[in-house]
Parts: sequence; C-alpha cells; structure tokens
Amino acid sequence: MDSIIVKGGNKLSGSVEIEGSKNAVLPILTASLLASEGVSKLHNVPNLSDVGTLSALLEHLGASVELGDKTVAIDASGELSCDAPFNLVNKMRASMLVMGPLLGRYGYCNVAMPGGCAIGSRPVEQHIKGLEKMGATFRTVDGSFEGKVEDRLKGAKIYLDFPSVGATQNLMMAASLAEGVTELENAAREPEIEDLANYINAMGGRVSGAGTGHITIEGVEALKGVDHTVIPDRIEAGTFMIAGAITRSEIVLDNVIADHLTALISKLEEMGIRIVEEGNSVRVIPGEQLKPIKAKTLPHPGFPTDMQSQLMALLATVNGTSVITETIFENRFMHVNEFRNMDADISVEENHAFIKGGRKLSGGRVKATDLRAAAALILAGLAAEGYTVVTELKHLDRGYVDFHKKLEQLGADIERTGESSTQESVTSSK
Ligand SMILES: CC(=O)N[C@H]1[C@@H](OP(=O)(O)OP(=O)(O)OC[C@H]2O[C@@H](n3ccc(=O)[nH]c3=O)[C@H](O)[C@@H]2O)O[C@H](CO)[C@@H](O)[C@@H]1O
Ligand SMILES: C=C(OP(=O)(O)O)C(=O)O
Repeated sequence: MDSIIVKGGNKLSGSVEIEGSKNAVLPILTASLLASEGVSKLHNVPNLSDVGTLSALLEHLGASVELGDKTVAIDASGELSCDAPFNLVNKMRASMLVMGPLLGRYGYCNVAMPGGCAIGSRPVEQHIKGLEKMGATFRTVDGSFEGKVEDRLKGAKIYLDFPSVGATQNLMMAASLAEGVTELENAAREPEIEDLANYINAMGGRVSGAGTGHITIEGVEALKGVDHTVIPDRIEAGTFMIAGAITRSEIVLDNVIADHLTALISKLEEMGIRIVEEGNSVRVIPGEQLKPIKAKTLPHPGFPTDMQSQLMALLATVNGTSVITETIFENRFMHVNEFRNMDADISVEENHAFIKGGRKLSGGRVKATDLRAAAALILAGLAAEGYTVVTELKHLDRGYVDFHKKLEQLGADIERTGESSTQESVTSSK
C-alpha cells in the first residue's frame, strides 16, 4: 500500500510552483462537451487523477481527449452518447457536471448518481430543480438520473436555496445553449465559477455577472472549441502557505492569485503570519509566537471548507484554544481522530472543533480520510516529533501534484513508498 513517510522538525526554505486549479479544470472539461465544432485546448492543467477520471468519462461519451504536458485537447464535435455509467461516475462528484452540457446540447442525459462520500451526503436537488425550471423532466432509473427535454431548454429565473458550486456550474452550462435568458439568483461566487464563465464566453457564450450572486446567461445556438488557460489552484496555494506556517519557515509560492485567498490570508495574518504579495508570487513569513483564532467555513468569499483540515493542523501547533466551525459539509471532521492519533488535543461538539494547541505533536500511522485531510496529515507530520506515516494516498492524488516532491524540494524529510511512488496520476486513472 502506498504511503508517505515524513520525519518532522525540518525547516523549509525556497519556492514552490502552484499548479492549475483542480476545481476549475473539472467543470471546464465538462463544458468542452458544449462545443459542437472545433477543438478546445486547455493549458495549465494539473496532472491529477481527477483529470484522468473525467477524461475517461468524456472519452466514453464520444469526445476525443488528448492529454499533454499540462495541456488537454478535447474534440467533442462528433455525435456524443448521453449515458454516464456508474463505474465512471462513482469516483468523483464532478462527473455530475456532464448533466448540464448534455441536456443543453442534446436535450437528454442519463447520469448515474455518484452517491454520498466521506465528507457528507452531497445531494443534487439544486441541480435538478434548476434544470426542471428550464423545462427538463427527470426520473430515476436503476440509480441513474434520466433527464429529458421536449425540443430545447428554455431560459428561466432560478433561485438557488444554497449557493452550490456544482449546481451553479451545471445550470450555467445548460443555460448557455438554452433558448432565451436564464437568471441565477444566490449563485455561487467562487473564482472557479468565473473561470468557467470566461471559458464559455470565449467559446461564444454570453454569461455575465459570474463572481457575484446574480448570474445572467443568454443562450446561444452553438458553441465552439477554444484555447483557455486554467486559473491557479487557490487550495494548493493555501496548503503550501500552511506548510510554511506550520514549520515556522519563510517560503515563496509562485503562480498565485492572492485575491482568491483573501479569507485564508486574513486568518493567517490574525495569527501573526505575514503574507507578502510579490507580483504573481506570495511570500509566507510566520511570526515567532502565533495566536489561536476562531474560523468558520462559508461559501466564497468566506473561509473555504477545502482549507479547514489544513488550518486545523496548524492550529494544533499554536498555544491556546482555537475554534473551527464547519458549515458547508455535515461530516468534514473525520481527520480529527487521525490528528488525535498524533497526540493533538481536539474535541468536537456538533459542527465546532475545539483545538487546544501547543502540545508537541507526535508521529504515528494515520489514514487520509479525504483529499484535504491527506494533505493536512502530511502537514502535521512536518511539525511532529519523529516519523508520521500517512496512508490512503488515492485521496491525495485526486488533488495534489507531486506533493511530497514539492515539500522535499523545500527541505522536508519526506518520501513516498509503494507502487506509485512516482506519481502518474492522469495516465494511470484513464
Ligand atoms: C469539484 C469541485 O469544485 N468541488 C468543490 C465544490 O463541490 P460541490 O460543487 O459538490 O459543492 P456544493 O457547493 O454543491 O456543496 C456545498 C453544500 O451544499 C450541499 N448541496 C449541494 C448541491 C445540492 O443540490 N444540494 C445540497 O444540499 C452539499 O451537500 C454541501 O453540503 O464546492 C465545495 C464547496 O466549496 C468544495 O468543497 C469542493 O471542493
Ligand atoms: C471536496 C473536494 O473535492 P470534490 O468536490 O471533488 O470531492 C476538495 O477539493 O476538497
């Protein structure tokens, strides 16, 4: 079984290059299905297993997908199939994002339900309700959502009960080929939504207001393939900010949009860590004595749930009691037990975690419970006494390119053992 072994205590120094965003490239890959002519070429694509998984699904649907060095070329101009089977959908939630493009282009989709996952049940009723408002009808057959549209989707006014990232993306894509204008109210405002809107607009679409809670989409007759460069991964960047902070080391992160990280940066500053912008780079300068804080996860521009476990690792090294409140996913404290195995003093009441920090963490054998927990446990290992062994790395490979190699380059004492000790994420999962 693959594992990462970290010996804690090393200081880090130097710089690290941040990859393109996983959560931006996945919807953009599915949006490529909207193009009935031309080829899309995506740049700054991270070499992640999720990209391989989704590419395999697009190929199953009939698109041709060519993976290169940080690029993917997608030709979806031929006739596509509209059936996304369970074995290709169950590995990742983002597979649901083929629904909007298929309904928009063909008026039909049959997409298996990915089901719940470690961090919560993750229902999709906001996706379905919005698509129904645009004229689709759904039935569930053998665990799949079969959606049909008479003729063509129609623009509609849609209010989202919660600013769901995935629902906003699915509806934006569907509406781009609908007849008339769609207005999304209480839409998600994540930077990845803006990146998707920019891609759709370059393809010939008409999306305005992305990045705000009110998005307007004017449907067009057809879209075409284009070149697009994916935005930097704000969560990978945030994870490396914490790598600097948890080892009390000054490091530099290259290829970062600091404006996408305002909530995290403000929390780190509150703790006594300076984050200095230097063009497209940021320098992380931890103070000597860090302070405990309170943080609450919220939809963007609030503090991201995808940074919650990494922040918890850091707070476990800071004297005093910190409190983290998780409001996005009902079951995203699975890593707490693993941190406890490293001697962290953390208690959980409902959706609040109380972290009594300052006691030296000790190495141990721990299991990644989800993607971000994998990174968080490795970060904790950097600060722990002795050796930490982190297993279940399939989660890590979904979202981090060469994580251990990047940390080693910065000076960490870390190695990866097992079959895929050299990460070959994209090709191995396709
Ligand atoms: C590939 C990708 O971009 N994944 C991100 C995306 O996931 P994803 O798009 O799945 O996240 P959503 O914003 O949709 O989900 C947030 C919350 O809303 C709930 N919900 C969502 C849809 C719905 O129809 N009904 C419903 O109740 C979910 O169960 C969850 O509790 O945003 C999450 C929240 O920032 C991030 O953690 C994920 O990394
Ligand atoms: C939860 C995450 O991703 P996904 O929605 O793809 O599971 C994440 O990136 O932390």
